[in-house]
Amino acid sequence: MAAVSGIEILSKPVPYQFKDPSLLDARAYVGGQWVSAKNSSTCSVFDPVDNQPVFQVANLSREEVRGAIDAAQSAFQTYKKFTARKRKELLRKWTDIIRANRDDLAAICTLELGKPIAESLVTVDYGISFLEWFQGEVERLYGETIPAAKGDNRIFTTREPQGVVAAITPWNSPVAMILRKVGAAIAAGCTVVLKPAPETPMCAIAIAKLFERVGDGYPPGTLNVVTGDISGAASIGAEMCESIFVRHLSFTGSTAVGKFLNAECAKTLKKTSMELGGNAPFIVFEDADIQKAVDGLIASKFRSSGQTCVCANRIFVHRSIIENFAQKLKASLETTFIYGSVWDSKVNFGPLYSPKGVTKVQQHVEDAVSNGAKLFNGGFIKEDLGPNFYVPTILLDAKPDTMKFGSEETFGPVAPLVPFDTEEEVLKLANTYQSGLAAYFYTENISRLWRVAEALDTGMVGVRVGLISACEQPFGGIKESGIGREGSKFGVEDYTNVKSITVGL
Ligand SMILES: NC(=O)c1ccc[n+]([C@@H]2O[C@H](COP(=O)([O-])OP(=O)(O)OC[C@H]3O[C@@H](n4cnc5c(N)ncnc54)[C@H](O)[C@@H]3O)[C@@H](O)[C@H]2O)c1
Ligand SMILES: O=CCCC(=O)O
Repeated sequence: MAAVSGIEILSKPVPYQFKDPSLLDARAYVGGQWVSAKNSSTCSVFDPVDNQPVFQVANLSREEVRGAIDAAQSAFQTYKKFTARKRKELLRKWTDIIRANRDDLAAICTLELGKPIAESLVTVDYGISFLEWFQGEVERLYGETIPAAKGDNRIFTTREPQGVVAAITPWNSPVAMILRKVGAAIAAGCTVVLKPAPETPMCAIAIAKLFERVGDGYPPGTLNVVTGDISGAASIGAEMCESIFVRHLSFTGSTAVGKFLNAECAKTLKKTSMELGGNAPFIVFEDADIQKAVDGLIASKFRSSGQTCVCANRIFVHRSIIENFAQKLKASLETTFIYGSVWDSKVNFGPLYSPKGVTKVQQHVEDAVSNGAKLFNGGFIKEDLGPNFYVPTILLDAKPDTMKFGSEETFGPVAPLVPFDTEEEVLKLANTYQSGLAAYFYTENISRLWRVAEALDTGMVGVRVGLISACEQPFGGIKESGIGREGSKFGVEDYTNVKSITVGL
């Protein structure tokens, strides 16, 4: 039975008093009902601080996912008729309810992702900012009038919601990635079946609980959350890709899975949105303000312990300043981060999400060192804080062409510094790989600023900033980093079809 603290429904005590323990629910949300798996199967959620199981959620079968899609399709028949004003009002209610439960939602994020509580609050607020932005966009889904070549015709366009959206999200940002996607789809008038990452289903469930509290406004089945274990992802995905009711698959995750799902969706010709992996170059030119660049790199590289798709991964520093840059970076790292319990509000650096994340980081560091890079600081796990607590690390003499980090995201707090000599050389290096999500650079030269911003082959560029993410900014990649844009005005448009209506006079 749930206790006031929420502790009794978790498998171990946590140092946080939930204001509303009912947000911790083990069931999935289908057709407006809270459901367990029919065969009672469950799967564990692990605390990244100690790798211990902390909660169980329903492990749904493919047939149960089909039921959720049917519920979303049925809800769509009603919801698609709602006016934009009504959708906006409902969205506002949902936003207000989430805001009122911000602390508990952040605590759940800390519990299942190991994010320090202060960082979890920032990510919840970031998620809420999308819902606020979409409230404004709902009523701006304008159509156009088009001059017809045939004099007695008139042509108009309208934007219509696409239908059922299947949303698949990753573990690394379990509130914001969901609200950025699901909020936009619902704003546009679509209904949603959400499959959160098996590592972090608890935030998704809590978000659905808060959605339910909007009351009768939303038809049952407008938002569905289907949970399952890691091995069940493929069958949930197969149902989503093959269903003729799902008209749009919106995926955030790795490039490999995104490519696979995109190919599967081609069979029923669904629209897809693909927010995939990055391998961001971060360039510091010889004319940069070095301390500013160091601060920007810390923000970009070490946010979420290096576990975001837009984290800098390949750090190019002009040879003439690289030594100075490395010293300043090391000194700043020593004073920027406060380590300790993730429940302490002063702490601002947390563990990696799982042993799998640690293994990848260790492999990248070992590979770089065995191929000639030098460990300048870090390179170890802070065992007193837990098995996944990999400390901020700097590598010198790194070479992207021969070391793993060059072609794969490290997804951890490792900064490999690569020296370069000319602008032409560094642009070639930055644009070499197939990823094209974000890039960053620092210069004080105005013509170089425009030249390099235009030459970088990515969907997003940060110039003299290390943090680019914002609800109003079109977020997305090119090449193998994705298709489509989230957030901004494009984020909502993405879930609509343009219909043209030709009227004869
Ligand atoms: N571009 C962006 O906006 C963005 C944002 C966050 C994360 N990412 C990327 O996500 C990756 C990290 O997340 P991850 O490790 O969870 O990625 P992942 O691709 O392994 O998993 C993402 C989601 O896909 C699901 N999944 C896996 N195989 C599936 C299948 N066959 N069918 C259906 N669903 C399946 C997972 O269960 C999870 O929910 C990184 O590459 C990161 O760069 C991109
Ligand atoms: O990793 C995911 C993206 C986080 C962000 O929106 O900055």
